[in-house]
Amino acid sequence: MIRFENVSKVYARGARPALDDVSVDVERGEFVFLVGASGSGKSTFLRLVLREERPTGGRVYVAGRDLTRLSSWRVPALRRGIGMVFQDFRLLPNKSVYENVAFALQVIGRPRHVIRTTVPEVLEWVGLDGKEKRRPHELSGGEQQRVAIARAFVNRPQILLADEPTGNLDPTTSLGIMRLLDRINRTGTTVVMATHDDEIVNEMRRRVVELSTGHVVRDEADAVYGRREEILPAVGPVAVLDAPGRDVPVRRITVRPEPGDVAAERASEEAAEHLTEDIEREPVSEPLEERSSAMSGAARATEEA
Ligand SMILES: Nc1ncnc2c1ncn2[C@@H]1O[C@H](COP(=O)(O)OP(=O)(O)OP(=O)(O)O)[C@@H](O)[C@H]1O
Repeated sequence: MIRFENVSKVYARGARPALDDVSVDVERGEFVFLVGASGSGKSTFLRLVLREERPTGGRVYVAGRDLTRLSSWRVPALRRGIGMVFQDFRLLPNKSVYENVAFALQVIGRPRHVIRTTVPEVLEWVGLDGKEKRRPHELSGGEQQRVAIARAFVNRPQILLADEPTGNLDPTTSLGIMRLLDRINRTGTTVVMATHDDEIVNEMRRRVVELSTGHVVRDEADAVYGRREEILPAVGPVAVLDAPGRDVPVRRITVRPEPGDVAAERASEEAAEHLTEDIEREPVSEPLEERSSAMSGAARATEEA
């Protein structure tokens, strides 16, 4: 769905590249977190997918189209297939919730009867039914982000790009937003989300592409926010190893044992085999339990469903 082939982006002559020889493939239907320090190139990556910027070197393909060769008049059609969500919501302040979402369909020429049926559907889907007439300032931050997501998704794009969508939200509200993005992903939409939110990344356990000064320094499936060797096994499914009968359903919990605690690491791996499929398919079904204190060994790294 998205392919970067040796992509570089230099904004100003002589400046350090914002992206430097980046090659990444995102498959249709994937959910990918883009992580990295401020200035590492995450937003540049997203802007290249939208053809808001052009690469200085290499090629960017979206849905099989080479964006470096795409004529300008085809760019609006490209963007119609991509929804975008931002940290600061970017809603139209003088329009109602309904009008904000309807506007996205009006500008691409959807007929009025389609708008009348589609907008209430999507607003209900994101949990905003009953709030259609409110203006953005009459909503909480989480609700405003739901409007922005409804607006980005109402046209059923193939790709949803999100730049720090939980950056202005508290942890509980962020989790609700992530559930929504997860549902959108389950409809088949490819999701790429730039974030600094380590809790969210650790809970979702999806692919993580880490950028550092414009380079991809990590590309890992089912990953956590930080590098594994630094926090191993910071997040993982953990079973009661000395319980009678190991095949109890186990929930995924967060553990932070001592660095290099090999026993806990082994416990985590072993427990993964006992996880029920349902639980594995439901990565954000409920807030995870934090166990930051004194988790030093396999025997104590326990949680039963
Ligand atoms: N329009 C621009 N003109 C010149 N330089 C830019 C421009 N946009 C970004 N840069 C530079 O490119 C580099 C990467 O910036 P980018 O915004 O992609 O990083 P980021 O990882 O998204 O950062 P943040 O997490 O702070 O949003 C930075 O050094 C930044 O200063």
